[in-house]
Amino acid sequence: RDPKLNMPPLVRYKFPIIGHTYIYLTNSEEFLKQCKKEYGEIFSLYLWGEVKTIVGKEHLQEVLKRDDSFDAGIAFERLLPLSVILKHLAKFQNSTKVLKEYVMNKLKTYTERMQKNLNFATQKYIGDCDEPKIISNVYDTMTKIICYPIADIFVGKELSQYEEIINTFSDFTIDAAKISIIPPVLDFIYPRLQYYINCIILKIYNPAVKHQRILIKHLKNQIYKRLQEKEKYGDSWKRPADFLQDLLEEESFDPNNINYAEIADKICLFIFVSIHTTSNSCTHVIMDLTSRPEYIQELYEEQLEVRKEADENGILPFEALNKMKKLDSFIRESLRLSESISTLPHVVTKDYTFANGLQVPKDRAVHLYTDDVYLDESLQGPNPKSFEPFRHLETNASATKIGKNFLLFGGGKHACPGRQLAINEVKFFLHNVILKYNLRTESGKIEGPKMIGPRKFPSEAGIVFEKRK
Ligand code: HEM
Repeated sequence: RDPKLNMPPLVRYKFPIIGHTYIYLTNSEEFLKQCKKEYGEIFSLYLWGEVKTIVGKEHLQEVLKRDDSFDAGIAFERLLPLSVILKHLAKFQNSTKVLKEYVMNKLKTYTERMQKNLNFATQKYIGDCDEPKIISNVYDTMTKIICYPIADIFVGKELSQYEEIINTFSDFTIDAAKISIIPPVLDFIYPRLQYYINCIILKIYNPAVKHQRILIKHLKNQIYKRLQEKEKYGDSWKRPADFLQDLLEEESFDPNNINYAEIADKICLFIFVSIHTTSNSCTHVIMDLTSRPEYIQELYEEQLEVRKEADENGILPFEALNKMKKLDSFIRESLRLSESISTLPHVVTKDYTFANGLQVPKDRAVHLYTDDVYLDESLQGPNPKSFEPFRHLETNASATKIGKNFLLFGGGKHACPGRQLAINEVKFFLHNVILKYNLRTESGKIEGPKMIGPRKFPSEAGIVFEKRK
């Protein structure tokens, strides 16, 4: 303990070495509530052999906004050594700028392809359902469906037709993150020992490497083909509109010295940040929707109205997304209540003094106490714990709106730059699903998220899909 700093109080614990780890893993909801009551806005716990600080609603925006003192990337790297998995990425410092410029600013132009891909994949993985069809572990199906539009946007129409490419998009994140499933038990022996061992393991065996190889193989053919066609057809060549083509048109791109591994790693990074997050969120929403059939009729009527804007192929214009107001509010509510109890760790990069005078030292991991935000009446409105799907209609807060009462996409300068893409996908997907199927849970009960420690995961319970008559 640094005697010069006015550190947050360390919550009392009974068992040396284990500290608070066991109770945090088994009853984080009640435990954190009690800690906050007894110790105040910011307190520290002894978890996995290390002191970590939990920051309540009063100060967590400081963590998100003061990026000169808090870094989410370093904290993430300690959980999963992405720099070892994607080792050609050292020079990709401008990934957010690139994403905004190449993808987010062009979302409108991707509207039609996004819907065509989602509708195609929904048909492929869910189908007509003339007879009731039960799908368990919807997350797996959702991941496949979400991959189609994202693969199309990132590597183009032609490559996204390959089953192998779709499998890479759907499996890369799970394979890359496999190592982080190991609980960091070695940290009880020495701080961050687990991280160093994981780095060594990944250098010897990296389960994601097969996906990088698949991408490189296809990228070689595709880039060769594009360069050839461009040369052959000149100005009359129809330029493919996708992220890959934008990369090939960068000033620094040298057709005589192509670094395929680097291009593959850039794509893998975006697969990593986009597929699991979007599929996970979409699964939470569809589980909530299916669990609460009493709201489906109202949402169905809204989507029927929205459908009037579709063209002869059933494709909606970009602007139709703004008309899905009730669906948007439902999504926000579902995502609000599916966030983990505490989340978004950041590492302190230089000693920091919070507005209340408490100080955290450099290198300390701080976690945001999310539940403190989501269960607060002044931030969420009455009955913050209850699922009220249309509560956000009154406040006019869309599902992508970040702020003091919604942390899913982080905040400040580093707030998720891909959130509009993710929510658009969820909305277009659900528009189609609500119009196409009757939905119910197999159990007939509400299937809420599954808790593992302080984290919430979508339920694996079955959903019954049946064609609307
Ligand atoms: C529902 C889906 C998604 C969720 C819940 C999500 C959540 C997050 C969160 C919590 C952060 C960290 C924010 C912070 O540090 O304050 C983040 C960052 C990021 N996300 Fe997302 N995200 C989602 C979808 C996407 C998609 C679809 C993309 C890209 C296509 C994307 C790209 C990124 C990038 C590049 C960053 C790093 C930003 C930076 O460090 O400046 N995300 N996301």
